[in-house]
Amino acid sequence: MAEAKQTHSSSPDRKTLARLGESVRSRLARDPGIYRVPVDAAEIYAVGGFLDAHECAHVIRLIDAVARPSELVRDEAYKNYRTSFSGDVDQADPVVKAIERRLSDLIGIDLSWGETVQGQRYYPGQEFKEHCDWFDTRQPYWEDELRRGGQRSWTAMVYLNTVEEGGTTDFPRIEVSIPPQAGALLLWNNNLPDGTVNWDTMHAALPVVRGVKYVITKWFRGRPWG
Ligand SMILES: O=C(O)CCC(=O)C(=O)O
Ligand SMILES: [Fe+2]
Repeated sequence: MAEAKQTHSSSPDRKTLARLGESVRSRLARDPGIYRVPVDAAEIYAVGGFLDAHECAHVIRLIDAVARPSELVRDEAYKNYRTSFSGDVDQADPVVKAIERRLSDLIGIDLSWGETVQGQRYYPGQEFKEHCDWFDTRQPYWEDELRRGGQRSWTAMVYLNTVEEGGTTDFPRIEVSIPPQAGALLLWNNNLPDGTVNWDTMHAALPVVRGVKYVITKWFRGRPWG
């Protein structure tokens, strides 16, 4: 992911992404239960207690049932980038469905714009190195992604447990470090207000030192996904 500015012309969903940024931003601003991480360069929000203890325990069991070594199939060069185990959790599960519904109501984006909910498990030493969730439109994979929903707009991630040590989600460019807290939702806009990609959303899951870390993630697109 060598850095070179992506141009406006390479962001075909720019206008939609800008609109989506604005609609979610104003919706979240009206909700007193939502905390905006105090940085200007990126829009990052946190919501404590988004899931209760039962939901967390249940989804952890679903992840254990499907977790396999993560593959970053898109790019061989990034093979050791993501050493966690991951998998798509059972999408028909009623608890998963209820969580997705709650998320969609919170941010006001239709669920059909979101990718399948993915679960991840990190054991000590496992990590996901620095990356941005938005797609690099210069890469070969982009042609497929363009057809199936286009650029990623918002990332929603829920920590399912509190990790004994390590496993923070760090945004190094803006010096933000989020410690996993059971049931907390972390949300961020992968784009700038003008709808172009935001490099300052670069983030990493630091290695777990003690304990295990479980998260679920749902990535929303600029258009209906699939
Ligand atoms: O596990 C984390 O803290 C971050 C995960 C992440 O960045 C991702 O799945 O895209
Ligand atoms: Fe990520």
